[in-house]
Amino acid sequence: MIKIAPSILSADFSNLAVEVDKVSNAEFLHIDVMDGHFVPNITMGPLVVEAIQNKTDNFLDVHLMIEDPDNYISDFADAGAQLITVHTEACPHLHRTVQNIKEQKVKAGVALNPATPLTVLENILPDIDLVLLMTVNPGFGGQKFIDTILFKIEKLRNRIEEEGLDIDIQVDGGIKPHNISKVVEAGANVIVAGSAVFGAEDPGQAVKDLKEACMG
Ligand SMILES: O=C(CO)[C@H](O)[C@H](O)COP(=O)(O)O
Ligand SMILES: [Fe+2]
Repeated sequence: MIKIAPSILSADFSNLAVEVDKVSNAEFLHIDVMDGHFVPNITMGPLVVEAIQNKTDNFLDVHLMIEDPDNYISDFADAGAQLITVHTEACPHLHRTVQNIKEQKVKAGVALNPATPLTVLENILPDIDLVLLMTVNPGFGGQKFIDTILFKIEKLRNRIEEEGLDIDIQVDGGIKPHNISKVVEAGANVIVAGSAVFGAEDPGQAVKDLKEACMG
């Protein structure tokens, strides 16, 4: 089953409770945390997760684009995160970081920037619940989808199947109704969409449109 993860990065921050309610027909809610170091932008922290966690029944998916994520994992888990995804590029001790996430009894995800090869997953794949393949360089919403990542998605899906693992492949960045079927066909099953959802006049309808467009 394909799961849609609207990213609140493109929502109206002055009206967040109303905005998240509009996408209750999606499965996930994607929260982009940026620190101005790992990526050039600064967004939100655990306080925002805590503020919205009782305003939605969507699965709370926290994408940490920060340096030293270990320092904040328990804060995000306590705030209500159900999945915490860290960037491999920010984690010199990735195995330890994944164990830290799991100790908090939340799902563990690992994100890869577009230029990061799948080989970094070699010794961590069986320990994680989700791989996030970035389809833009992280830092901003509304960027253009990098379509050379399609082959990377396909390669990872084959590898997961070959090893008989149960791991979600999430894609993030530039996903719209016109390209969602390509990422789904390549093997992604959790689809982040920010501007395509919250940039639309009716975000709930935009979620429906994305689901319909998955069929190709
Ligand atoms: O992690 C992100 C950026 O770093 C965002 O989740 C992503 O860009 C979503 O926005 P859009 O769908 O508008 O590209
Ligand atoms: Fe994201």
